[in-house]
Order: sequence, then structure tokens, then C-alpha cells
Amino acid sequence: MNPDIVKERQNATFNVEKLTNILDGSPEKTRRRREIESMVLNDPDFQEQDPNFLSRSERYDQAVRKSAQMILKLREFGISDPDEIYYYKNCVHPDRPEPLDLHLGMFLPTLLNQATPEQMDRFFTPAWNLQIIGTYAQTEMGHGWWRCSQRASCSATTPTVLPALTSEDWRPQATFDPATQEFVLNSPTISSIKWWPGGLGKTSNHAIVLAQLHTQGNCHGLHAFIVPIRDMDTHVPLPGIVVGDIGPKFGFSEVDNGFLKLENVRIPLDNMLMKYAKVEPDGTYVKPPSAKLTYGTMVFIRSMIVGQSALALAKSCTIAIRYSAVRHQSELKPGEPEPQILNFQTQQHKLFPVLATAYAFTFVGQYMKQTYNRISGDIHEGDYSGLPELHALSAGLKAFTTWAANGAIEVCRMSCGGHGYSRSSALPDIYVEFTPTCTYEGENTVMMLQTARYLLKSYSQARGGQQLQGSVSYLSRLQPQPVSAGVPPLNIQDLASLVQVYQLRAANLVELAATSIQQELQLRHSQEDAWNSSAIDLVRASDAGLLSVPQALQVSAHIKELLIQLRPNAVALVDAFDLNDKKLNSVLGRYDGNVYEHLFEWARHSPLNASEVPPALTIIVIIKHNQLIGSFFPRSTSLSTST
Ligand SMILES: CCCCCCCCCCCCCCCCCCC/C=C/C(=O)SCCNC(=O)CCNC(=O)[C@H](O)C(C)(C)COP(=O)(O)OP(=O)(O)OC[C@H]1O[C@@H](n2cnc3c(N)ncnc32)[C@H](O)[C@@H]1OP(=O)(O)O
Ligand SMILES: Cc1cc2nc3c(=O)[nH]c(=O)nc-3n(C[C@H](O)[C@H](O)[C@H](O)COP(=O)(O)OP(=O)(O)OC[C@H]3O[C@@H](n4cnc5c(N)ncnc54)[C@H](O)[C@@H]3O)c2cc1C
Repeated sequence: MNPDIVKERQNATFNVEKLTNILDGSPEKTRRRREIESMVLNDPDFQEQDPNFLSRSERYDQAVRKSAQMILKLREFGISDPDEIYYYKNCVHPDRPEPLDLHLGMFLPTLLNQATPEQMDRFFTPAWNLQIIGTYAQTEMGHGWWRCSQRASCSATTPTVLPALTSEDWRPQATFDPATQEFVLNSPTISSIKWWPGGLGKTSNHAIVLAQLHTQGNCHGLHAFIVPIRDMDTHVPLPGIVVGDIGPKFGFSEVDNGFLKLENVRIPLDNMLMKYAKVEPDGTYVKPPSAKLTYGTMVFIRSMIVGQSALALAKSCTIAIRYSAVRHQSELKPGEPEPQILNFQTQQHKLFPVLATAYAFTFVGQYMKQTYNRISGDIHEGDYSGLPELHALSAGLKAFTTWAANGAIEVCRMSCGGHGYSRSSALPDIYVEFTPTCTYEGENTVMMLQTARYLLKSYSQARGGQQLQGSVSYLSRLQPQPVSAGVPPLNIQDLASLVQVYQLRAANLVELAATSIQQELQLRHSQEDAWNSSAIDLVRASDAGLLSVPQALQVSAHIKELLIQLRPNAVALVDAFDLNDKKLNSVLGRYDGNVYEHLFEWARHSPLNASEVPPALTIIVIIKHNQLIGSFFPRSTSLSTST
């Protein structure tokens, strides 16, 4: 054990185990989490080659092998609780998305939320047993999301055939054919090819495809269909299915994100997910109780991503803080030993806010999950009243937490200097695997605008005298103040006072956005143009701080004081996240702090070190010996060598 890190732990002023229990929810939950962890980390079937030294195809193959083992073991150990599956999976594939993510995270939950009992028997049971492997295909090459009501090509009441359509307006279509009781699915244009779904490229044999439903000559907008894409025995693509991998990406190397072109693919009537919307055998369309229920799986994953932001931050600051405790640089005072870099105020100012955010997001993630479970329980009982708030909260928190975490991971990486750039630190991988959360499940700006839409509606209800409940109740309580009213009183030591200032700022920003829309409406006369011209204010309204210059200075001074208070407990606070070394997989973030010897050891495994003279270098050796000069270069430009 590195002596610096030992001293850090001796100096801590609280019981780390108790804090771990609080983070987990209870001592029993900590015990069970560790039990699952050791099932995976001590299981030789999950041993792997360091993916840093593998090609993409090798990484995919290794991940598929581990995922298959995972499903067998989950069955063997009878693990079926979604939280436990999620935890087990995260130990099997630490930090890395894997080929079955979409199957577990979106295909199964979409069936649970939108399938009829008959469809549950036909699809969910075999999918649970991994006979059916599914993905969720919404995004297309030309569109990440649709606004059906604004498009001439589709609205719940418009006839299918409309004049003045360009081919680019067309999206994947599912047209009901009453003669055969089938839907005929087509991707009419290049831009309508499904693009991005995880596990689609090679792994899945089924996809939930989001397509426009056409029946009896009318288009009814986006609906979900279960489409078999590969033969269940041979895994060969079925007729009419053009499917494959979209190629290498920034990260996600283990995942076969794919493309899917549908060419007159026929599926039975009862392959449309019909828990809510329905098509009768004669083609009659039955509306769902709420059209928004189609988007339910996205709300589920967005809620989950809030917790993933916390985990990514916990990992990043564990690595950066432990490393900063054992790394020494630059004499502070001449003649004295070099200090731990964690003693530099600037280093603390980089890392301690990340640490605080990791804690805050952990609790926000738990709150989001509880809210999701509560409101989705109501929805299952037929009460849809909480859906708008759940959508606004999950969309806004997904965007806010992922943006914040994305920036903070990079702060942690840079705070580790050069070694942070090495993949041995794990920080580059954490970044590339985390950063697409800002894009997928709804691009963050688009999500902020969804939240703003809810805030503005709530604002106008509050101005109309309604007493609002829940997360927007502050809009009823607080009267937005004009700038001339000055800044509110603030006690920076008092949490309630800080919350009140945040709420006031939020109310002011919502009012600012609403005023902007009103002004723009007078200028532009169209609600949509006014909305777009106020979009910057709207995004700000979803991301609410209202301080005077002296108050801001007071906050700065208080932050410096807090850095000093936090310093003795920094290592213990990251230890409390209880991230096992094998899960963390970082040379810099090792629990024992023995960084340098393991860094050297890790580098020696680089494939480039497999031979002292890599084969490609023989050409240089030959050139050096001047044997090729005559044939490679004209005499006049021949290299001068000393040999
Ligand atoms: C269960 C058993 C299983 C157990 C196993 C569990 C083990 C767990 C293991 C898990 C492993 C998990 C790993 C997960 C990894 C995940 C990887 C993710 C990969 C990525 C996938 C994707 O990206 S899928 C594609 C996602 N795409 C999007 O998100 C598109 C974003 N766009 C939108 O959301 C759009 O806004 C829209 C298309 C939804 C709507 O656009 P439109 O313009 O038509 O709408 P409006 O703005 O006009 O709004 C209309 C109206 O609807 C309301 N609304 C919009 N969205 C929602 C919603 N989601 N919910 C509710 N309401 C919504 C909006 O507020 C408007 O309401 P008004 O009342 O009219 O104001
Ligand atoms: C790693 C990864 C995995 C994915 N997995 C899946 C999957 O499994 N299944 C699936 O269906 N999809 C998947 N996706 C696709 C993902 O859901 C989309 O990329 C995402 O929804 C964003 O859509 P887009 O790419 O069309 O971006 P665009 O909407 O084209 O966004 C581009 C820019 O335009 C801006 N913009 C767009 N609309 C507006 C607006 N109304 N107002 C203001 N600005 C706007 C955005 O803010 C952004 O800056 C995945 C993507 C990635 C990166």
C-alpha cells in the first residue's frame, strides 16, 4: 500500500462503511451488491483480455461471449430483479456498453409497457430466455425525431396521399393490408433507413421498429411494430431485410450499432404493439388513451441515465483524487519535499466540486428512479396525470446531468496530467462511452426545450391563479422580480436560503422566456417562429444561480474555506463509493495507490512490445543499410547515410 494513501485514510474523520451504506440505501443492500460483484469478478468465465489491446472485431467477439455467459449465469443464480441484473451486467462489462444493452434496456421494457398479454407470451417469454434477441429502432439516417403534426406527410387525420410531397418527407411506413391481415413495411428513401440502433448490426434477430401507421388511407403517426429481422435458426437476414453494422465510432466498440432497410417486409397484424393503440382486422384504427405512451421507454432510459451520470462522475473523481494523493510535483517551499498534488488549491478547486456533484447526482438519480417508479405505477393503473411532469423532469435532468458529467470527466482526466491521457487511466474510455448520453435518448438541447415547454405551460397556469404542485410549485409561490428590485438576501451557509435563490432565479428565467415569446409573437405572428426565436431563453429557463457581485465574492471565499475543510476527507469520500479495482479498471485509481509499478507493467503488455523489432521496422533497417536506395530513390536524391 502506498504510504501517502494510507495516511489519507488514517486522517479521515468519518466511518467510510456507514457512508457506503447510505449511498447503497442500507447495509443489506451493500452486502448484496458486494455479493453480486464477487460472483462476477471471481468467476473465471468472465476473465477477459484487456480490450485496450484488441481490435474492434475482437472486442465485439469477446463482449458477445461474456454476454452469453452472463445470461446463463443470471438464470443459474436466479437473478431476475432489474436492479440486480443491471448491477451484474455492469460488473461483467465494466464501463463498457455491450451488444445486449438494447435487448435488456429497451426491447424488454418496451414489451412490458406496450405489449398485450398475448404478445407478452409470444415475445417477452422467448426474449427473456434469449431465443429472441431484440433492439429498438427509432432513429433514421435523416431524422433523430419526428414532429408528425407539422409534417404534410403525416398527421393523425390527413390522408396518406398528399400533393407536393418530396421523397425526403417520407419516413418508414407500415401500411395495413386487410386482404392478408398483414402490415407491409418499407423504407422508401435512403434517409428513412434506420440508423444507430445498438445490437442491430449483427446481434439481434428482432427489432421494435418505429414507423408511420397507414390504414384505410389515413396516416396515424408513429407506432411500434415487432419485426423479425433474422432467421431464428440460421441467424441469416430474412427476405426484404437489408441489415448491417454502421462502422467504427468514437467509442461503443463492443456495440454493433446498425442500419436497417425494409423492402416490402410483411408482418402479421398482431405484431403491432397494441396495449394502447389498436388496428382492427378491418383496418379501423383505435386511438390510444394518450398518444404520448409510445414514448414511454425513452422516459425509462432517460430516468436511468441520471444515475449513470452519477456513476461516471464517481468513477472519474475516484481515479483523479486517489492519483492526486500519491502524485508529487514541484516544491512549494525551497528545500522541502514535493507536495502531493492534491494539496494545490487549484487541484482541489478542479476536483472537489466534481466530488460534490457525484454525491448530489447519486441522490438525484435515486429521486428520479423513485419518481419514475411511482408515476409509471400510476400509469399502469390508468392514471396518466403524472406523465407530463415525469417527461419534463426526466428529459431536463437527463440533459442537465449528462452535460455536467461530460465536462467534469474531462476535468478529471486533465487533472491527471499526461497519465490521464493514457488509456491505462480508464478516463479516456469513461469519456468516450459516456459522452453519447448527451445525444442519445433525445439530444440534450431538444430535451431542454421539452422541459421548457412544460415550464411555460405551468407558468401560464400559475399566472392564471392555479396552485401548482410538485416540482413546479415554486412558480405559484414566487413572484418573479424585475431586475430593478435588486438581488434577494442570501445566507450562503443555509441550504434553505440557497434553494430559495435558485427557485427565484428559475422563476425569473421562465418569465424571461415567456416575455420573449410574447414579444416575438407580436413581431412574427406565428407561435412556432416565436418559439424558435426564444429558444436560447427557453433552454436557459430549464437550467437554473441570481447573485450580486458582493454575494458572488462571498461565495468564492466560502468555497476556498470548504476546500480546506474537505481536504482531509477527500480520499475517504471517494472510497465510500466502494468501486472495486477490477470494476474501476484504472492504473491511476488503484485502491492501494501503487501507480508507477503497475503503469510500467501495463505498458509492457502493449502489442507493440511483442517483439523487440516489429516486422514493419525491417524496412527501415534495410534502408539504413542502403540496400534499397537505388531502387526507391533517383540517384540525385539518394539519402546520405553514415553507414
Ligand atoms: C424489464 C425487464 C428487463 C429487465 C432488465 C433490466 C436490466 C437493465 C439493464 C439495462 C441495460 C441498460 C443499458 C441501456 C443502454 C441504453 C443505450 C441507449 C441507446 C440509445 C437509444 C436511443 O437513442 S433510442 C432513440 C431515442 N430517440 C429520442 O429520444 C428522440 C428524441 N425526440 C423526442 O423525444 C421528441 O420530442 C418526440 C419525438 C418524442 C416528440 O416530438 P414532437 O415534436 O412530436 O412532440 P412535441 O414537442 O410537439 O410534443 C408533443 C407532446 O408530447 C409530449 N411528449 C413528448 N415526448 C414525451 C414523452 N417521452 N413522454 C411524455 N410526453 C411526451 C410533449 O410534452 C407534448 O406535450 P403537450 O401536452 O402537447 O405539451
Ligand atoms: C452511441 C449511440 C447509440 C444510439 N443508439 C440508438 C438506438 O439504439 N436506437 C435508436 O433508435 N437510436 C439510437 N441512437 C440515435 C440517437 O437517438 C440520436 O442520434 C439522437 O436522438 C439525436 O438525433 P440526431 O442524431 O438526429 O440529431 P439531430 O436532431 O440531427 O441534432 C443535430 C443538432 O440539431 C439540433 N436540433 C435538432 N432539433 C432541434 C430543435 N427542435 N430545436 C433546436 N435544436 C435542434 C440539436 O440540438 C443538435 O445540435 C444512438 C446514437 C448514438 C450516438
